[in-house]
Amino acid sequence: MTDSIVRIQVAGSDGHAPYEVLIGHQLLGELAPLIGPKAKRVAVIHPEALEATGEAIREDLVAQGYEAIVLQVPNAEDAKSAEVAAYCWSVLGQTGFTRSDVIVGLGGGSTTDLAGFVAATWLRGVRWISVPTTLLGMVDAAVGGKTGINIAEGKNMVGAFHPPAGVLADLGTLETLGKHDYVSGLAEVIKAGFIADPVILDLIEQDPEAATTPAGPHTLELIRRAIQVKADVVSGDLKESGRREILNYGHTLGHAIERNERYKWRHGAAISIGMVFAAELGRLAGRLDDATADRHRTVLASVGLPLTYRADAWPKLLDAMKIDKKSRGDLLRFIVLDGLAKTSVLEGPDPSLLVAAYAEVSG
Ligand SMILES: NC(=O)c1ccc[n+]([C@@H]2O[C@H](COP(=O)([O-])OP(=O)(O)OC[C@H]3O[C@@H](n4cnc5c(N)ncnc54)[C@H](O)[C@@H]3O)[C@@H](O)[C@H]2O)c1
Ligand SMILES: O=C(O)C(=O)C[C@@H](O)[C@H](O)[C@H](O)COP(=O)(O)O
Ligand SMILES: [Zn+2]
Repeated sequence: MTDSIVRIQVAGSDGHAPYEVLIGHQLLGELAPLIGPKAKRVAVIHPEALEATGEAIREDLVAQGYEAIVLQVPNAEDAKSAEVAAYCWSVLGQTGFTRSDVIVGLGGGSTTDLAGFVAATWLRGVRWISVPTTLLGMVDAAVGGKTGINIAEGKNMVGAFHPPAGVLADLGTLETLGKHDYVSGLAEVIKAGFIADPVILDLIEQDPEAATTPAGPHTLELIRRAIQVKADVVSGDLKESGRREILNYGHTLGHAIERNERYKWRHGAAISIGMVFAAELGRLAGRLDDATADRHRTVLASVGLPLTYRADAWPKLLDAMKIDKKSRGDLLRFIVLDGLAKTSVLEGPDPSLLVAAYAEVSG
């Protein structure tokens, strides 16, 4: 069965062209038109888990006349390293990859962040296409052009703004995704609900169990709404000079937890705890009402996302938060809510406020 394709526009800015996010089924046929006739070579970067899909795409591209290769990289965050990026650069060099050639990032957010970064850095920037295969990748990572890798000192510390030429969110790919990974993606969907589109929260609250599988009745609408939030925000502020910071809701503590876990946790799980922390900060700062703060816990817990983290980790987390990208000099900055879908920035909060908010998260 072929159903219709939903198209969401992302505006161009800073010299980057506009592009579309396509949501639907069986989108492979959309890939070649995006690659275009100028490319001779295509490199499909995919994680170990998607070896068969990567190979199928390579064969399809070869049949269409491209010199297509696959680059298999480790699963999950292990792909987001300088070593893996260097491996990709070597293969591109050996293949004679030129500025008119194209990279395809096939996988979850870890793979598309890496593939986009390789595309941003190879020959100072080549065209790339994002083919997200996780919920989180579709609703967040594949859209917006933030690319990068992790280092021991911090999450996504090395990267570039390099938007894709297009995003193909093929819902069929979600069928092989494990439940834990699907639920992790719901953290970013819920984030989009709190910062901009509360209908997302209503839809999940109607039947949280159904929301935890791609077979749920609202899957397409949840994905479409979350992508729309992301597209609207990044369309106006690609390089995060202002409004784009709202997409970092929950990420200041979340990224610190990921670093503390040496990038073995799923991003969405850490961001879930980070959002509870941000909600408590908002509440304790006298900005956020109790009902909206409490709603964070209920909706996140209802889909099985974590709410708490170890109390003894606080000194290390605080250290990690100091090099968050929103920090300016010694000033810590957090995205908080003044109400549902009313974001604001909390700058340089009193240390006692941070400790009190963390006490709520660490039980
Ligand atoms: N660039 C951005 O704007 C942005 C936004 C949000 C998150 N991110 C990044 O995204 C990353 C998290 O991405 P994620 O949650 O998609 O996880 P992930 O990419 O780490 O993938 C999780 C696991 O699922 C496997 N997998 C992927 N697709 C599959 C499929 N269809 N079937 C079976 N297995 C599959 C992967 O191989 C991996 O083992 C983090 O590094 C985060 O920092 C980036
Ligand atoms: O697109 C953005 O901007 C975001 O902040 C989206 C986040 O969900 C995402 O995790 C992003 O990679 C975080 O970026 P960082 O700049 O804090 O590393
Ligand atoms: Zn995120």
